[in-house]
Order: sequence, then structure tokens, then C-alpha cells
Amino acid sequence: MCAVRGLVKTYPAARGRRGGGAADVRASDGIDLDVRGGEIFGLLGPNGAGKTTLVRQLTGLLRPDEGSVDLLGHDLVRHPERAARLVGYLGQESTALDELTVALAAETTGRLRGLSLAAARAERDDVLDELGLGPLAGRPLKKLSGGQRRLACFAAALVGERPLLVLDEPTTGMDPAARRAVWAAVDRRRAEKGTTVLLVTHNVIEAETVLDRVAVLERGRIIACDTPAGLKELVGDEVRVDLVWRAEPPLDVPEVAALRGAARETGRRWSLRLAPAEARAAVAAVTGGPAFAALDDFTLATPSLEDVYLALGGGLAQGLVKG
Ligand SMILES: Nc1ncnc2c1ncn2[C@@H]1O[C@H](COP(=O)(O)OP(=O)(O)OP(=O)(O)O)[C@@H](O)[C@H]1O
Repeated sequence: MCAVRGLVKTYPAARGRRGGGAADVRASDGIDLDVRGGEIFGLLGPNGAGKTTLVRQLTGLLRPDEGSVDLLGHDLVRHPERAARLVGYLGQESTALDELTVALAAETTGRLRGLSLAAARAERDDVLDELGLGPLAGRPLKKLSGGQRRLACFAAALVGERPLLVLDEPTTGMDPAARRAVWAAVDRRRAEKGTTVLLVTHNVIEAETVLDRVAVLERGRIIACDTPAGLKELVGDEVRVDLVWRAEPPLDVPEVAALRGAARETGRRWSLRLAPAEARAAVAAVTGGPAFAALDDFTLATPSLEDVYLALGGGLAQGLVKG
């Protein structure tokens, strides 16, 4: 469906007034990627990893310095204008549509994508209905809340179907009902029309439930690429132990002091990834002895995609990229 090879994009350094300034940013640093037809493929990575830069090259909006992008047999580096017929893109900002009402934004997108007026209006009505946007249809986008505006932009991106949907953080700012509507709409298009979806996200928990495969991007490179389950195997059979202390952790208890080195601390919470036997011992130590009085709550869980993500950030990834 979409094959990317050797993609490189460097942003030139901003020149400081005193001649100094930062170095060039290699935002795509030799990216190879294959997205298969009909899959929901996620791009995950920290701020500044190069996710948006990558998807803008896949949608013909940004020209790579090197490398190739083949989308359904079209060379998008040579013919970026062809992307408009192949890709429905929801970017991070909506300024182009802001003056329009929700209904007109959806209808106009359909018209720009070549639908007749009647077809654009019919699709507009279906999509607004599907996403529960009917009551907001007559409101200008710029007068909506952030989450409502995002949902309206998503609705517009769906009108005048395209074989590939590229969604850059689609659910940012949305409440749970709107998020659910988005994922249901994505799933429906995949099931009924075989639409392929490329999704940029920070939300690993959401990603885990909707994605078929995930690529983790860091500093312009893909450091891992697999199914969520495959990625989770990277952290083996480790168990996640979360301990929440009432106030200060009882460091005078030797077992607690010993756990501290392995814990990631967030406020009163300690998160640890331990082998099953170690996890059992840790839980026995904090629930059995004098530490128990200081404990507010604890949980034991198998690894989530978030654990993998954090482990990858810790350098687990060398040589673990799978096709
Ligand atoms: N127009 C630009 N000019 C110069 N540098 C840029 C430009 N756009 C992005 N960058 C830099 O390129 C790198 C990748 O940015 P990009 O926006 O692709 O990251 P991202 O993974 O999408 O981040 P986020 O999660 O914050 O949206 C960053 O270091 C960023 O500062």
C-alpha cells in the first residue's frame, strides 16, 4: 500500500542573531516503512521525534531531501500532487476551515475532492450524523471548543473517501464520547471499505486498543516496528508493580529501600517492572510487614504498550526493528 525507503529530511538551522544558532535538525533520518492495505498503523514517539514531518512527506505536503515514497504505485516524491486523490489528511491544525460552519467544512471538503454537490451533501449529512455533530452543524468552527473543532475537522476528513486516511493526533482534546465516535468511525471504514489508516498518537493506551502495528519513532529514526503484542514481548514476562504510598515511602524498611533503585517515581507512586518471582516478593514485602501501614494502594499488571515505550526510550531497542 505505502512503501517508504531511505527517507531523509533535514530542516536547516535557525541562524541566531549573533551568528550562533542551533544545528540542523535531521527530522527524518533514513526511514524505511511499509504500511499494508487495510491496516491501522500507528506512529508513536516523543515530542519532536519527527512524526509530523514523516506524515507530511507521505501526504505530499513536504518534499523529502532523499528517499522514495510509493503510495499505491504512485511516486509521491515526483508527483506530490497525486497525494490529494489518495489521502485524506487530518493535520494538527485546522486554520483553513476555521471560518466555515461544521456543515460547510464537510461539504466543501467533499466538493474539493470531486464529489457532485448532491453527493457532497449526502455524505456530509451521513458523517455529521455518524459522529453526533448534527446539533453543531450550523456553527462556525472558530466558535467551537477545541474538542468539538477537532471532531468537526475529523468529520470533514472523512467526506469524499480516500483509500488512505492519515490522522495526526485526531483525538487531542476530545472527551471520551467523541474519542469513541472517532475510533468507531475509523473501524467502520476499515471493515466496510478496506480503508488503511496511518495514525500519529501520543496516547499509548488508546493506541494499544486500535492499532494493528506500531512504529516507534525517535530522533527521526524508527527504533521498533511490530504489533502491540510483539512489542510487548520485548519486555518479556516482566510484571508491572505500582505502589502508591500514603505519604513518604517507609525507607527505613530494608525491602522498601531495596526496591527504590528499580522504581520510577511519580509523586507518591512507584512503578517497577520486575520478573514474576521478584514481583511476588516485592508485594509480599510491602503488604506483609511494617511497610503496609504506609501503603495506600498497589496494583500488579502485565506489561502495557506504555511500558514498552518507556523501555524503548531507555535504549532497549537496538536491532529490534521487524517488518
Ligand atoms: N518547519 C520547521 N523548521 C525547523 N525545524 C522543524 C520544523 N518543523 C519541525 N522541526 C523540527 O523537526 C523535529 C521533528 O518535528 P516534528 O514536528 O516532525 O515532530 P513530532 O514527532 O511530530 O512532534 P510532536 O509530537 O510534538 O507533534 C523537531 O526537532 C522540530 O523541532
